[in-house]
Amino acid sequence: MCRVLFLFLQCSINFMFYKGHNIVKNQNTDLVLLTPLQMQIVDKAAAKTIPVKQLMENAGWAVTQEILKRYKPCSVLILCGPGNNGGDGYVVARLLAKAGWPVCVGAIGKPKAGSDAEYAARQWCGKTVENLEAYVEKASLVVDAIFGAGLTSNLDCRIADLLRKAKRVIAVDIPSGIDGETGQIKGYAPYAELTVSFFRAKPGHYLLPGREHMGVLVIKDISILTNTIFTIDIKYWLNEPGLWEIPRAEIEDYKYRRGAVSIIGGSQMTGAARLSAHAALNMGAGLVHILPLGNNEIYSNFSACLIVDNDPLEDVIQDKRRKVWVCGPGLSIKEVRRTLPILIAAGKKVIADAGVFQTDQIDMLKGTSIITPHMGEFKRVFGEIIEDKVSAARQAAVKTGAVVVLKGADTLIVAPDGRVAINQHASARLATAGSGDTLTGIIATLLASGMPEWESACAAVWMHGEAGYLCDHSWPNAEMLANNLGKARDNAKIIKKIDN
Ligand SMILES: NC(=O)C1=CN([C@@H]2O[C@H](COP(=O)(O)OP(=O)(O)OC[C@H]3O[C@@H](n4cnc5c(N)ncnc54)[C@H](O)[C@@H]3O)[C@@H](O)[C@H]2O)[C@@H](O)CC1
Ligand SMILES: [K+]
Repeated sequence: MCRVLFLFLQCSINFMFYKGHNIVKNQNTDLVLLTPLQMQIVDKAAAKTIPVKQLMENAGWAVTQEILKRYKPCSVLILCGPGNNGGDGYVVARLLAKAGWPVCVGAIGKPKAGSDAEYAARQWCGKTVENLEAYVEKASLVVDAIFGAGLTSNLDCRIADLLRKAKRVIAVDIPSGIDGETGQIKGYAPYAELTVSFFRAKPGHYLLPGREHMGVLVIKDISILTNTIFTIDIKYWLNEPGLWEIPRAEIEDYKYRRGAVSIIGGSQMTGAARLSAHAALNMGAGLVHILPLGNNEIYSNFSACLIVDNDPLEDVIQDKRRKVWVCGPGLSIKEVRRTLPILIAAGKKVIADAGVFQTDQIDMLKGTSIITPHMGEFKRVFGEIIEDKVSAARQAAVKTGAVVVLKGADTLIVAPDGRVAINQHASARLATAGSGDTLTGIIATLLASGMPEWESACAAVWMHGEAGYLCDHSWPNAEMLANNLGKARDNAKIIKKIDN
């Protein structure tokens, strides 16, 4: 699924200047994700130049082409809802029947009189069936054109029961029952084999649990103009190269220009800081220091490339070239309390991880640049998720003033100004001890190279995933992940150097 969409995005890569509230230079608009509400605004704007009937025809045509490309003729039941999603379904029915496929329609609700969906329904001259339960079981393929991404309440039980009986489902826009903004399931949603959506994907296509229901996700152009996006305050992006730019090595580089990473090394759990350091070294940091809080010998024997500080933190922070610090991996809460306030007070850019999430003291995190909790750590600090995880991460970013990297299978990178990147470029290969410490080292390296906070975190999360994909077997440990980081960085499409 990931690769199909990624190829599509790569083919139509289109750099534009986005002039909305969140100005992102050279924003790749193909990576924009639209909320259902924003999609409605786009649809309305598009309707000023292209009649909705035509957009619906284009949408139905796009879905039909994807079906014809992937399946051999077979019996198809098209379930059509009352809105425009249903309208698309009627178009698919007509075009598939025209291609000679045995098609029948099951109408779930009636389109509003005079609506575009009603027009599409009237163009359907084939069989419309009543006994849907019987037909849904018999049909080789069921096209779910019941509801789109803007479902307002839970799916009706009868509709849910019907969809449960379908053997193979193709979803128009999104499987019915998935909230297009949050990816949450409203009552029930089928697992589609193929989902065809239009113009731009929605956050719910990539957020779990919704993502698991998409099957192969294809986003089709239906002739809506890209410039309709520029009037919208975009908040969501898919995390792929093009959303950020990675500095490349340049002739005038020297180690501090490339970026210095400093890591607080725990006195007891020494592995975590060493893994962060290993990642930073392999990621291309100009120099990497560990400041040990004890157990200096272990750190000194770790790598010839690593510099181990002998002076106390209070002295070391005076070095203005060492702007970026990692605090948390392998640290006890006592060690965090001893070091984090000093780093923040000195105005260092701090990436806070692991050990810093041992309490619910949000205030302790204020002044950090980036925090990287997994869901368990996030709940410990910020409490249970009340609405959805995006809203919760946004609130956490506002409260702390830090970029929040909420780690998981659909890692969110959330800026205090509300920008959200959703990462799908990762696999279960990353679920291994020390993988988080590796990520922290990658983020620190990019931040030290001069990238802004949110972009550093986005790029690091992508490269962490890429390092996992580059492993030649499915069970890498954190050191193996780090060994692939140089190649992962090359694969992230180097664009230009950002000056410190
Ligand atoms: N507007 C446009 O320009 C285009 C829209 N397209 C299609 O239009 C769809 C969006 O159309 P709509 O906005 O009409 O949305 P839907 O087709 O999802 O239909 C919404 C309708 O369902 C009702 N409804 C919502 N939740 C319900 C629930 N839980 N139980 C019962 N009824 C419920 C609403 O009251 C409304 O009548 C997209 O998914 C896409 O497939 C395409 O045709 C392309 C062009
Ligand atoms: K649908």
